[in-house]
Amino acid sequence: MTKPAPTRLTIRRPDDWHLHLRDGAMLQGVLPHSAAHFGRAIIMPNLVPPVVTGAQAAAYRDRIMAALPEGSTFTPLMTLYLTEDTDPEDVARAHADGLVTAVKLYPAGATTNSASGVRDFDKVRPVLEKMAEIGCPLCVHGEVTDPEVDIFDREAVFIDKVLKPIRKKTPDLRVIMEHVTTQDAVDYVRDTHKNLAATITTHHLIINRNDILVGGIKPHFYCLPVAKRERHRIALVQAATSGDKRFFLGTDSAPHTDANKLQPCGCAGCFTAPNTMSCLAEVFDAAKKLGQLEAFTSLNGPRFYGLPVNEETITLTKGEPVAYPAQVDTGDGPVTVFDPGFPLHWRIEA
Ligand SMILES: NC(=O)N[C@@H](CC(=O)O)C(=O)O
Ligand SMILES: [Zn+2]
Ligand SMILES: [Zn+2]
Repeated sequence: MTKPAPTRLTIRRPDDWHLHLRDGAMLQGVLPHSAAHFGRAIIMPNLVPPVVTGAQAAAYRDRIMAALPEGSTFTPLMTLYLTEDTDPEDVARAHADGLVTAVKLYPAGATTNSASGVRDFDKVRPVLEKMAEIGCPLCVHGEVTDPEVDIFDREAVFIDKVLKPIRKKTPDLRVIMEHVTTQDAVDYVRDTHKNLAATITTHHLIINRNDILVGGIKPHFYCLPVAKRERHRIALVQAATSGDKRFFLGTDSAPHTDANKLQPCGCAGCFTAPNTMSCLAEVFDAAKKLGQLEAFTSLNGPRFYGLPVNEETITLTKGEPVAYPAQVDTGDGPVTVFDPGFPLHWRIEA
């Protein structure tokens, strides 16, 4: 006799290990959606201008705390945006003070607001060495920007051309490959036994490149790294649902106003904060791996970052399709919520 499928699941409160909250009116509009479900989040520093110094991170953290809904216990974990001018001592101080949890590496030009990122990776060697010494992890947007490299190959080429050399020169540096999208990245993480982990987004578990392009272009599915072939999506689902401690959730929820998404040169990013946990439960349920959801969303991340797991829990229940807003209104304009293309039956109890 087969056991009836579960319709109720209690897990430790999840964390989001890769989140864009932006600033100002956008921050105000989107933050409550992450704070409703998540205990902590790694806050991406790609503001304009970027969060480069400890002082800027402290000021940004204050703005986030001020925008939190009453009574929320959400904790932003701050990051610094690595530039060729970053001062290793400033990073060390901010990390020692507990102000900064990680440093983010953007190859210059790879993604939204990455113009101040790194061109010459040798220039950041002293910072990376200092980080290895003090145990401050590096989060990486893993795509090369070389115009000769096809956009669908940019992650795989980054692993060979940039990541492997960095990890060889600084083996003690703890690295998180952010938002992996390929079988290549999954294999690279699996073949490595120390100091390397990867975040996987909600949307990359759900969409492939056909979803972006077949039957008309879908700007709300356009994000970076761009979604790949179906075989890569399947590899991501296998990694996420495997229980392997090196893979954990980083939603990369990246709000842009519809005005900025829906134009001839639209912005990259999917806004998944409001329905991420329902989407993930659906994906894990379909894979018959609900039992691994907690590891992916709530256990593996803190373990890699060396932080305690959350003591609070959340309960998900399965029933009639969940209603979620098609758009979230912000003072900057409406932001469309990620539509997975199927009904979501798992709701998060209040
Ligand atoms: N993922 C995206 O498509 N966009 C992110 C940047 C990033 O995470 O690369 C953004 O800030 O909009
Ligand atoms: Zn990125
Ligand atoms: Zn991101």
